[in-house]
Amino acid sequence: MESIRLDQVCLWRRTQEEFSYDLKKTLLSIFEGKYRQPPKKLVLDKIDLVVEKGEKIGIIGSNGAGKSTLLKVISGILQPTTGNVRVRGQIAPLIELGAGFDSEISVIDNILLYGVLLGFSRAEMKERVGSILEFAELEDYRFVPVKGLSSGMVARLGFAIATDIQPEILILDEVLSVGDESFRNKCQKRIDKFWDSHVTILVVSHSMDFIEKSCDQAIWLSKGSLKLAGDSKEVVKSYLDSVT
Ligand SMILES: Nc1ncnc2c1ncn2[C@@H]1O[C@H](COP(=O)(O)OP(=O)(O)OP(=O)(O)O)[C@@H](O)[C@H]1O
Repeated sequence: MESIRLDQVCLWRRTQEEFSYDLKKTLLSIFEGKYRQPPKKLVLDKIDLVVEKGEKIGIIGSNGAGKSTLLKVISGILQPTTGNVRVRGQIAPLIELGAGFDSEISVIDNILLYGVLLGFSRAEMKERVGSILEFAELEDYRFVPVKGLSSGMVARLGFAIATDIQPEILILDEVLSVGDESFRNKCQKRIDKFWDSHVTILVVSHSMDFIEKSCDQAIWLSKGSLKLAGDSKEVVKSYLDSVT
């Protein structure tokens, strides 16, 4: 059964998007008739991809190739400019952990809010608050606003919420670097359990060793295009041949 399908997905991004936007300067330049549209870059170029349920897919490619962007499009964090993305099943995007939190409100309220963002009902989330706090080791912080947590604690909370129920699709960006050593081991164990099950997994990594060992299939992205897809060992070999 199909888990993820991308048809001709393209994404253009403004190259200045990551820099702070200066409203005053922009308005002034419009007023003076000097305004120019910021340049845009094609970050994903006509991506076709079908992932079957339970497949473990590694995504490889050089810096800036579009790997993280592809994961964000599949997770619904970014909308493609053109093309279609279809995802079937509960998805746990373990990327930008905690990016959806409201720092002014309490840990408990954020658990409810974030869970709803991930597609769970409020009632369902209320039942899960206890196990999430326990896994994140944040029981003593339940009424503290998220701005009072350390960045590691925020990531722990994001991970605990996204993985509290076994997802059907797991999206991982690079080897997980959540929290301290002992928490990382705990996360790794939870992920290993998903790996042995029927969960569909998409993982970005620069470790070819890991991709070969852990993924059945791999896709190689190059400058936003899908260069090669297939058996992970073969894709890794072609990629390594091209860079050495
Ligand atoms: N917020 C953003 N706004 C505009 N362009 C962006 C933004 N984030 C990334 N890009 C651009 O999108 C392209 C793809 O970036 P992406 O982060 O997906 O690459 P990557 O393959 O994951 O790279 P890496 O291996 O370095 O993590 C790059 O050219 C990058 O400059």
